[in-house]
Amino acid sequence: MPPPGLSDDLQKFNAGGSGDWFPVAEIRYYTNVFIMYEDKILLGYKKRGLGIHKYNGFGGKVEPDESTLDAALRELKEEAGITAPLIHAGTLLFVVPGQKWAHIDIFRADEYTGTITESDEMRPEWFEKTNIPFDNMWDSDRHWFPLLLSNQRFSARADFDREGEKYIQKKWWIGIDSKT
Ligand SMILES: Nc1nc2c([nH]c(=O)n2[C@H]2C[C@H](O)[C@@H](COP(=O)(O)OP(=O)(O)OP(=O)(O)O)O2)c(=O)[nH]1
Repeated sequence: MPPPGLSDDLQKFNAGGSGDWFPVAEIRYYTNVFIMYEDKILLGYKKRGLGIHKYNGFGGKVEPDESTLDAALRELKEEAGITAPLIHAGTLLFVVPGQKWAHIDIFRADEYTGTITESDEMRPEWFEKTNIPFDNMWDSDRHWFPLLLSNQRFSARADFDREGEKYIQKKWWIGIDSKT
């Protein structure tokens, strides 16, 4: 059975960790965008804020009165200087006790327009799809990336404990969206 927060009709892909799922909290919406080109994927090295010094897709908070897609396009432009025909790839519930749940809509694109440009927040860098820097990314990403790379829509939940500035993964569950 998928954990609270995910729909019931997911086909389990993988899961792990231990203990109970953290309690339900209010939800805040975020976006995350991955650009692929031939055998490469564009990641950003985060220079400030949540996830500093990790590689991630480009994204951030969805502002009030903005659609998730518009937010994803805005953040891609602000953080990497480009635009792209985005496809919804999956969702990730990022749960930390005592904080709002982050519902992250993840998008992908296989092409882009514009000139990739470093911003105050992100330093863009291409990686071979076979050499993704998982040791320097959010811990749960390695578990759903195979689905992102193989174009299978997914829903995931990852619970983290926070110790100071460190986030320690406690438990995760990843499912393939059977409606796609
Ligand atoms: N890949 C991945 N991304 C995550 C995880 N957790 C998490 O918050 N993110 C993403 C969602 C957002 O894209 C980003 C956090 O957004 P942010 O704090 O940079 O938001 P923002 O750009 O609006 O920030 P700001 O302008 O207010 O400083 O990190 C995770 O476990 N894996």
